[in-house]
Amino acid sequence: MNSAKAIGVSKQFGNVTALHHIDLSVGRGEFVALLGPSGCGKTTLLRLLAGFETPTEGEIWINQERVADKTRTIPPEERRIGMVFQSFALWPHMTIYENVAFPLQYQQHVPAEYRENPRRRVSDMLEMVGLGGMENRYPSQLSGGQKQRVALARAIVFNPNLLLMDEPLSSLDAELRMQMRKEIQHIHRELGTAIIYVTHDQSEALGMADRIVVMRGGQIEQAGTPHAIYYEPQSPFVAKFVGRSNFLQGNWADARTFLLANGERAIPIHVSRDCSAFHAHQVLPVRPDQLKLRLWEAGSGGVLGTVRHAQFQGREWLYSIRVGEEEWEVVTDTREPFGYDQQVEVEVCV
Ligand SMILES: Nc1ncnc2c1ncn2[C@@H]1O[C@H](COP(=O)(O)OP(=O)(O)OP(=O)(O)O)[C@@H](O)[C@H]1O
Repeated sequence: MNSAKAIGVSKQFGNVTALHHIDLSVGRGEFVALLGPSGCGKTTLLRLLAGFETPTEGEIWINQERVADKTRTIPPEERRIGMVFQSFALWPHMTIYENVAFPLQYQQHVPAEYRENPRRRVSDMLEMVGLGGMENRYPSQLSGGQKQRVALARAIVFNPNLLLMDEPLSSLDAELRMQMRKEIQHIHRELGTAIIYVTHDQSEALGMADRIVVMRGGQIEQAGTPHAIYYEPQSPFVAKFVGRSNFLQGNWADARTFLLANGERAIPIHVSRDCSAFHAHQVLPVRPDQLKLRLWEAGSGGVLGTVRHAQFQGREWLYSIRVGEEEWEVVTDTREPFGYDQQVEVEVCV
């Protein structure tokens, strides 16, 4: 069963193609992050799912019902979806209670018990987001984090099947963002509501989502679990955009063997995953945590590197290692740090 589905969806604004033939299916209770650089079409896709825009081509389905194609669009309040925006979008003249209770009046699919006893429902939702007892305050009397919690409570108060979130944490400071991530994960676990979460922050997507959809130029570049997106990028764009990547230079001998160019020698590296997207580029993408360092021993036959920079990061060290003409980034939790100019053997574990 799907909570939301886009089938062959395109969106044109004048001569700008914001989305080009998008196919996306979001399962029940699934947490999907739409990740991509500015202008790639994330918000446009969310607005189409919400019902604020009409597709130029294709169909949108929400909860097994076709809610939009190029000829007609069912309005947002009939789609049983909750929404949270970056700007909170609370009504300043209404109390917190009135803000949260509002969807119980205008949404079409509200369980009768919530309509009949809105006080109880609003109070439960405010408890859930850690704002119990704040019903009578006004938005201006709350901090940024508290306002976003109110926006969350308002989005879930009528028990939507799908929650759409557009950069909900980007106007909060770093500490609050971390706290709110936990809050959103908690709500997702408690309610089992499917979430589509727009962000350009890779750590939010990697940390919270069941599945990440990486977008670029109005198209889906790759979709997969956070682990697959991080360790099995299918294009140089994904390898660069999500996390950091070293691109090792060499030649592909066959589908699983990369010959690393190392001075006069070529060192074979056996690769356990599909890297066909990188064959034409003659590179091997390697995450900084997929490189291991040990002290260099003459005659080892391994890859020789020289430490150029070392930064202590708390639990781990971040190194820049010069290998031939290249500089590789390495993250390691070694307890005995390597010094500047020290010679090390670099092991590639992919
Ligand atoms: N109403 C509109 N009229 C004209 N062009 C638009 C409109 N809305 C979006 N666009 C264009 O469509 C493209 C996709 O925009 P969209 O806002 O979906 O990107 P985004 O990935 O959400 O970016 P950001 O992360 O900066 O919010 C951009 O080129 C944008 O300029």
